[in-house]
Amino acid sequence: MAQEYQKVALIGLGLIASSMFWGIKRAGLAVEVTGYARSAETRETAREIGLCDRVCDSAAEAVEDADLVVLCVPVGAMAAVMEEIGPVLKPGATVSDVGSVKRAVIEAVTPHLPGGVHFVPAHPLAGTEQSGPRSGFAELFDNRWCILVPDGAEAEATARLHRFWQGLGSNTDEMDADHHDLVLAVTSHTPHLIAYTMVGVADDLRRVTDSEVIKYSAAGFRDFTRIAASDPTMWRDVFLTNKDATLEILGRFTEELFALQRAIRQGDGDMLHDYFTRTRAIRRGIIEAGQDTEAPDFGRVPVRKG
Ligand SMILES: NC(=O)c1ccc[n+]([C@@H]2O[C@H](COP(=O)([O-])OP(=O)(O)OC[C@H]3O[C@@H](n4cnc5c(N)ncnc54)[C@H](O)[C@@H]3O)[C@@H](O)[C@H]2O)c1
Ligand SMILES: O=C(O)C(=O)C[C@]1(C(=O)O)C=C[C@@H](O)C=C1
Repeated sequence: MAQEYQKVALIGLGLIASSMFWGIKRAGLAVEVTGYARSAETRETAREIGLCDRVCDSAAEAVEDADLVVLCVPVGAMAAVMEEIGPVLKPGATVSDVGSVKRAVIEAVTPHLPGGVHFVPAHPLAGTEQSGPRSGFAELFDNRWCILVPDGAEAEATARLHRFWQGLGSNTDEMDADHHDLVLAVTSHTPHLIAYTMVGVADDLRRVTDSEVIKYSAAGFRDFTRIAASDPTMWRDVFLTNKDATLEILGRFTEELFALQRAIRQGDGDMLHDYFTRTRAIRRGIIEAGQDTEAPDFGRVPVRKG
C-alpha cells in the first residue's frame, strides 16, 4: 500500500483516532503518526500502549510539519482545536475530520483555515459504543463506508484522502454536507435517540418491576442498551449540531408512532399487518440488493429436519 502522506497528526485520541492509528500501521500508510489529546491521562495511556509514534503535549506541536491532520474530537470541540492549530499548519497540508455531522464542522473549521491548506471533511460510517484510547482496533473500517464531503476542496487533495481511507479498508464515496446530515439523521442520529429513550423508559420501569426488564431483555432490547452506552459528549454534540435534520426526522417518526398507537388502540389489525409487511419488504430488498454485508444469509442455510 502506498504512503499517501509522510506525516499524519491525529487530534483527539479516542475510538476513531486509535483505530486509524492501528489501521495506518497495518497498511503502512504514513512514515510517522503524531497524536494529541486534551487530557493528560489520555496522553499517558496512549504512551503506555504505544498509540502513535509520538504523543505531543499540545495540538500545535503534533501538527507541526504534518501533511495530513485529522480532527478526531467531538463535533463541538472542532472550532477550538482549529483555532489553536490554524497558525502553525504547513502550507500545502490537508486538514480532515471524522465528525458525525458535516455542515457544522465545515462552519467551525473554515474560519480558522489558513490560505494554502486544503480542507476535506470526512465521516467513517463505523463505530462501536466504546470510547477512549484503548478502544480502537485496526479492522474497524474494513468494508465500511467513509463519506468524503469535499465542499469545493482541490481535486488532488480529495483523491489522496480517498486513497488513504481505502488503505484503511473502507469503501469511499462523496456527498454534499446537507445531504450527508439528512441521511445520517435517518440512519444513525435518530435511531440513537430512540435507543436512548427506550433504555430510559425501561430503566424507569425497572424500579416498578424489580429489575426484570433488564434481566430478561431479549436481543432487540440488548442492542438498544449497547447503543445507549455510547459516549454522552459525542452524542450531545451530534444533536446540538444536526438540529434541523434530526428534528425533521423525529417529527415524521412521532407521526408514524401516533398512527401505530391509534391502530393498536382501535384494534386495527389490517393497518398493523400492512405496515409490518411494508417494513419487512424493505429489509428483504436491502439484503437482496447485497447492501447489508453483515446480514447472515439464512436463505442459504440448509434446514435440518428431524
Ligand atoms: N464513536 C463512533 O461510533 C463514531 C463513528 C464515526 C465518527 N465519530 C466521530 O468521531 C469523533 C471522535 O469520536 P470517538 O468515538 O473517537 O470519541 P472518543 O470519546 O473515543 O474520543 C474523543 C477524544 O477527543 C478528546 N478531546 C475532546 N475534546 C478535545 C479537545 N477540545 N481537544 C483535544 N482533544 C479533545 C478526548 O479526550 C478523547 O480522547 C467525533 O466527532 C464523532 O462524532 C464517532
Ligand atoms: O455501531 C455503532 O456503535 C454505531 O453507532 C456507529 C455509528 C452508526 O450509527 O452506525 C455511530 C455514529 C457514527 O457517526 C457512525 C457510525
